[in-house]
Amino acid sequence: MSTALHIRQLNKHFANGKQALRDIDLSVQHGEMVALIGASGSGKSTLLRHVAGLVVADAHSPSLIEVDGCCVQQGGSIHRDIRKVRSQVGFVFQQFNLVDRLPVLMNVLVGLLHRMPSWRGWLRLFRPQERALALEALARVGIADCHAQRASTLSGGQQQRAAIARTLVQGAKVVLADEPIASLDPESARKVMEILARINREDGCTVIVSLHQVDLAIKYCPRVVALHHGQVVYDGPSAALTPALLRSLYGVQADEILADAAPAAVPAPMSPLSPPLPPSPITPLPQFAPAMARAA
Ligand SMILES: Nc1ncnc2c1ncn2[C@@H]1O[C@H](COP(=O)(O)OP(=O)(O)OP(=O)(O)O)[C@@H](O)[C@H]1O
Repeated sequence: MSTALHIRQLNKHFANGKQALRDIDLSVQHGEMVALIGASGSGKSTLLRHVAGLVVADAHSPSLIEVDGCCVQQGGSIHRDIRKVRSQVGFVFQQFNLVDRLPVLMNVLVGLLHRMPSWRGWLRLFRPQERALALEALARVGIADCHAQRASTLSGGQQQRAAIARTLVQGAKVVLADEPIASLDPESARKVMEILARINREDGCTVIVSLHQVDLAIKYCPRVVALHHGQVVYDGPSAALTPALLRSLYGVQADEILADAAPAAVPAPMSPLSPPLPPSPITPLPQFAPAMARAA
């Protein structure tokens, strides 16, 4: 396996002084499906947005983010060839990011804009084979029959599936999904997670998905990275997550999360494309040390 994502010494302070990310070191190999978990405000979205080059790290820092060996940002500056890297990275947002008034097919075709002359994009002059590609992507996510509808007329789950079809058409090697199921009902959430797992399995896409639902993280993602106050406090097999670690991560919410993630309710993790990586040699914060020791 080769490295899909490499993050070194990532720190982020926002203008208000809030430190959202602390000394993040992380590597993800091609073909992995990784869940990013942690309480609200732990830094999951901020981390994913840095990887997509939507947010810059602290200026003049030794930080580095590379996707597939290409620099996204270094030392707090976006790399000048970021367009090339962005075409490799699909971003699935919690709120879908579709253009409501445009037909679903057109929203999916947006995934092709990066590799066609801008005048064709402006005029929405897509070739028959490009439309066929978008229709095929919609068929793969199970909503080909909705292709002519305005995006605003789809359910939340269907909109999210259209957003995933857009990343398929884009040809993204790495898919970053930021709480893609947060606003969906359980059945729609399950379908979206199944689709993410399928593009990971069948297309070899590397998927990094932030989730509040620990049970789904365990079910679909062989590897989990847990954040706490902007720091990586666990990086290892999802099967080795412990109640103690979840209690440390989620505090009073932990009991609810543990009920959802109770072993009896959680099917065995899907077999990964490749075996999960051994836990990274990170130093746990003192309060996480017992849980980390058990996971190792
Ligand atoms: N633009 C910003 N300016 C100032 N602080 C910010 C900004 N964006 C995020 N933060 C802060 O950074 C921290 C991490 O936020 P982030 O959205 O990454 O967390 P999260 O784990 O994704 O949370 P959630 O699960 O609720 O989406 C939070 O304390 C948040 O308030």
